[in-house]
Amino acid sequence: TELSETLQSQDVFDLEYAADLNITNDGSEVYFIRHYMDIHSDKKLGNIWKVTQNGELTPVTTGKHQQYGMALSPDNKRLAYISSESGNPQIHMQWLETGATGQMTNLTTAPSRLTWSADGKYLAFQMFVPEKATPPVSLPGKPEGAEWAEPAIYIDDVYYRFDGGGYTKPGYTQIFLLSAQGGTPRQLTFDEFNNNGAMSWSQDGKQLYFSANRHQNFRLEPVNTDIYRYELASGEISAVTDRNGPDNQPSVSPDGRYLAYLGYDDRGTNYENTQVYVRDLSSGKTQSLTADLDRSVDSLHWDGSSRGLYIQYDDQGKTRVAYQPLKGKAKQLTDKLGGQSYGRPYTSSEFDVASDGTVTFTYSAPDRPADVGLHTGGKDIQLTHLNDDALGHKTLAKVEEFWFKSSADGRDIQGWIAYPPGFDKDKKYPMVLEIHGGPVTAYGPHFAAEIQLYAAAGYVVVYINPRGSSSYGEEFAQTIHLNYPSQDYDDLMSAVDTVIDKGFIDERELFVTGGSGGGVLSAWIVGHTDRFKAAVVAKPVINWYSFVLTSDFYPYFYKYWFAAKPWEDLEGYMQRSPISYVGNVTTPTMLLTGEADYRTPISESEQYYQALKLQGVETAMVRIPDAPHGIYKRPSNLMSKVEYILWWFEQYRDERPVKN
Ligand SMILES: CC(=O)N[C@@H](C)C(=O)N[C@@H](C)C(=O)O
Repeated sequence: TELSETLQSQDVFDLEYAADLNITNDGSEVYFIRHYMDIHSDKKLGNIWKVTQNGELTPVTTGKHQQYGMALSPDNKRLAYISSESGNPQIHMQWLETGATGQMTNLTTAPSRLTWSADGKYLAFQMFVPEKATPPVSLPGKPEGAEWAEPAIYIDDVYYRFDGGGYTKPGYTQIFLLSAQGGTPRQLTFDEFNNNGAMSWSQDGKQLYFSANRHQNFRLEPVNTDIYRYELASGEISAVTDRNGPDNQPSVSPDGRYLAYLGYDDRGTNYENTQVYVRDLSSGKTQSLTADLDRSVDSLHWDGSSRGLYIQYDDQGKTRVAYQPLKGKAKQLTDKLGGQSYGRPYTSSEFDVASDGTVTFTYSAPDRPADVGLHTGGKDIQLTHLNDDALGHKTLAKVEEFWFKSSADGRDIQGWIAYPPGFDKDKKYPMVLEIHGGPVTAYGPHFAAEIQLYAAAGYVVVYINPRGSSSYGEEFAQTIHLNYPSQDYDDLMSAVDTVIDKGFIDERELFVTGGSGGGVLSAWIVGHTDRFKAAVVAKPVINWYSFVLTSDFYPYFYKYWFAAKPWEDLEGYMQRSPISYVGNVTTPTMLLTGEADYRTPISESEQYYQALKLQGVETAMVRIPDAPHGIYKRPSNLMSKVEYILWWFEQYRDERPVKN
């Protein structure tokens, strides 16, 4: 990469970030995957590294591979992980005292969720078991050696393609058991359900708890997972929870008395707070520990004494870890988590806890992707500086929080401004409004290559969490239930007005972009105002009717985002669809979507492109071959996205910026 003062799009190949954090019982060392971008394969790869409390870094594995799914054994002497170094994903093990490494399996499909038994003798894992596909029709008359077209594909499952995974094959995910000494894995489950949720062993190793959706109608009840108990001796499976709503992430306490898990009662809305439940395994008595916390808990880890849990949740764009005792009030530990969503500034992070309460977490800063952090003795310490070599000599955008009132109803809304390097408040700058998707997700003060690159190109970048975002509680997220888009539009316009009022924006130079739900809102914006000079609508939903009938997760979308099926409420669907307002659009608007996006299929973008053409509005369409919804996942696709967006905006600038 060419040396430069500001971030350039090709610098995304130099980014690294930490994931899969595993802390040793005594808190002295953290094993993690050090992800890097391989410029030849244009893919994210990663090896295992170790960092000590003093920040000393050593490699544990090496090679041009993607290693992931790491699990440190309970005695901390072995590290199990998944790697494709032999050609396809297999379970590997490293004996940490000697450095000896071995491939433990020869599986035919990819393993996942490696879970140690408490005595370290077994690993439970999951794997997809394909079923034989027998097409109902086979063509007669094909002569020996003839080269006919590929056979027709017959589909009859509800879920026939998944974004990022492609077209599905028939079969189910099953649970397996592998001796920690290696050998042949034993299949534990065989039924026609996807036994694919998190797992946790009972302390005596006689039972394995797992979450799954094992309801007969599971395909059309997509969030109704429960916790199940598998008896190793008999193979019997029994339900531990049984309510309408998700129950996930079972975790048996170190003393074996309790089962903690996450879940909520499904009330059919777009959002409910996910709570932490603890069940006394002998009495069956279950209580929520976080009924009063108006936030969604994303993950949990037991305290070594079984007296409470460390919990992670998003709060006002940041991610916190708190200690929640079984009785009493939670204690806040740190709010510095984040940094794993390096394309756009979504909250995205993880943590782990040692027996002595030392917490490791992905350390977030607006100018760096995730590092390894430690919370100990009441302090946060940044243990790694994975990107100082690539970014340390660059001037990056400073990111500043601001709050403002929405013109819709005076509601307080949070946002951030990313200032271009060398910013001078006495000058006037063009503005990019960048809008997040979800819609129930949250942006925050986290590193984002896209935001940084727009700022490096000279734009003041504004991003906010409009109503409907997560991390502000249930009421805020539910304001858009059956009501999206709506006043979130006013929130966005009020953000633009607030930043203009600060005096450093050239009001004639306003640009807007956003992806997915942010694509919905940017298309909504150009249908409702002409104040923006140009727009890029990325991977949008343009027509809710067609989206619900083409998106991969359609049994969820029609049920939780609408009051009825499309044909039962045509008016409601169309009233909320950006396509209905295309007749108002005058803003030059480019579409940008991955051709393999099965979440918001490219047919949504095509509709808008063709409609804009019919309207005579300046438009263009950028199609990213093979890219799924997560366009940023291949570094060159992230580069294409940013370069095309900047190029489109530059066509409409009065004063073209000088490229450095
Ligand atoms: C739930 C979901 O997949 N929503 C998409 C329409 C979406 O908005 N995704 C966001 C998170 C994105 O930025 O891709």
